[in-house]
Amino acid sequence: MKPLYSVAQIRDIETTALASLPPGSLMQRAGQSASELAVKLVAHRQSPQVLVLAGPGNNGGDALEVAANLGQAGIAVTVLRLAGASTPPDSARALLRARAGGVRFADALPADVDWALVVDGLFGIGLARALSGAARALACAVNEHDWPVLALDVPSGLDADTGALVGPDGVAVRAGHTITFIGDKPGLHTGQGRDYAGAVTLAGLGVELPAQAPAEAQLNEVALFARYLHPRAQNSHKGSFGNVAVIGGARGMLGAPVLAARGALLAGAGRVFVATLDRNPGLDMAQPELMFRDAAGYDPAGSTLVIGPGMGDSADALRLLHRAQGGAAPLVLDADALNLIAANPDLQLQLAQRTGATALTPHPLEAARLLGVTIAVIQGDRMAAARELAARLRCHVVLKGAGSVLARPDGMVVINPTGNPGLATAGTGDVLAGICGALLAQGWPGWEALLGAVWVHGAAADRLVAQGVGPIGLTAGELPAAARAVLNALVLEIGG
Ligand SMILES: NC(=O)C1=CN([C@@H]2O[C@H](COP(=O)(O)OP(=O)(O)OC[C@H]3O[C@@H](n4cnc5c(N)ncnc54)[C@H](OP(=O)(O)O)[C@@H]3O)[C@@H](O)[C@H]2O)[C@@H](O)CC1
Ligand SMILES: Nc1ncnc2c1ncn2[C@@H]1O[C@H](COP(=O)(O)OP(=O)(O)O)[C@@H](O)[C@H]1O
Ligand SMILES: [K+]
Repeated sequence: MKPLYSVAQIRDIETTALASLPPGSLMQRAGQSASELAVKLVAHRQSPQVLVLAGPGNNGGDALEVAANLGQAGIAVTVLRLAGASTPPDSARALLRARAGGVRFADALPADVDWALVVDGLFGIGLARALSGAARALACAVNEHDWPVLALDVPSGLDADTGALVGPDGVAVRAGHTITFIGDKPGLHTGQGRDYAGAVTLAGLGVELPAQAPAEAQLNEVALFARYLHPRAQNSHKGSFGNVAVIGGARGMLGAPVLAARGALLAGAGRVFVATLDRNPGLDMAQPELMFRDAAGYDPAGSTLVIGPGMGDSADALRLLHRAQGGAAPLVLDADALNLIAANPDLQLQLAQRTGATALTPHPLEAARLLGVTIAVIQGDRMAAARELAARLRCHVVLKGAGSVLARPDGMVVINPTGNPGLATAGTGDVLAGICGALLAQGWPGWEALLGAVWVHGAAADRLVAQGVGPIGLTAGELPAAARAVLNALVLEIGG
């Protein structure tokens, strides 16, 4: 398990740990781990010069420990310190250490130095308000250059709980690496956190994490759905892997259900149907395995349903959605289905009373409509939004976008680490809905199907980027084959 802890939880854990340790020892361990990483990050440079930004609190103390260690190692270190009204005791000790050896202190950002590394120790989990004044100016100055940045605990200015920048018009230090202490934090993995934290390293500092208290959330990983990655029995047939029916495709929007259907087919569904609201095209020449039907008279009995891609908001769409929600078949609700649900309290009620597996796959705008708030509110706390939707509608939810957030009605939250901005192009969400439908059709339970689909979909995009297909110009149509490769590799690795 890769747990993610809220700031409040980290504070509790820290308090317990500090009580049984000599003063300053956690800060020294933080400084030790961070300086080891810093040394690695500058190892390729000759005579590297390192700038250490030290804030007024204990995050600044960590930074001063790093400065002292690097100075001792013979690396040229300059500290720029933003002192507060008072200095906490551990940080005061670290300041004495840094002053005692080999570290230069500057009053302002030295001009014309090409820093091999900037260590950001302005603010960590104690950030209380938006960066302003000197801290804001420093963050902006660092972000304007392409110096490598190592953030201590949390990039300064980022909310470790939510992954949003703190304050209206907020600014944060943009780091390539973040070394985070004691426990990993959700804000480093979703929303703006992914861009600002960069690669995250966890330094536990030898602190025991509470086995009994559940973490706020966890990162998605293969272990969470591995038990459903079976090798196929020799004696299987197409009926063994379920049917998926994709319902959607109003006028001009036929591509959306076709992309979902291709996603479902290549993620292993035995048979895939596309029931269209607009004229039935009869055939997808590029994927002739798909079977087309008219949505109006179509009976999807026996199929897992993916409903919504390109469906529009017509009376027919509403009727089809109502019928789908009324049945017991596993259901993936995407795109226009979500907009119809947002606009119809009856559908919300019906949804909350369903017993079959139900996955909701909103992007932030769809989530905003469903909750009756703005996108800014959703993105301001993505975990809270996903949790609220799952609880209200009693469904499994994935709030999509960088660091997709999955939530269950019981409050469990998982953040997905796979995927990249190559996915920020039309139709990739349709493919995700199709993959999810395929896993459900193959008998995966609702929650694991959503975890698996989101992980595989992101990993497919990562695989394409590694092959040079994207992020620029990656297309949704390329994802199904890549998802197929990822799934088969996983089955070989785990199930085989
Ligand atoms: N305790 C330990 O042993 C360990 C702690 N650890 C480390 O400590 C970090 C937490 O330390 P922390 O609690 O001191 O908070 P920190 O992030 O330094 O910020 C608070 C200071 O900033 C100030 N301030 C806040 N916002 C501001 C703003 N916008 N603009 C200006 N000022 C602002 C605030 O002042 P005030 O709000 O009172 O004005 C206060 O002075 C944690 O992330 C980890 O790195 C690790 O070493 C493990 C061991
Ligand atoms: N920057 C990003 N990083 C990672 N994943 C992303 C990013 N942007 C979009 N995605 C993913 O791409 C998909 C887009 O879905 P959606 O917005 O519904 O698109 P569409 O409706 O065009 O199919 C989602 O799975 C989302 O999580
Ligand atoms: K920091």
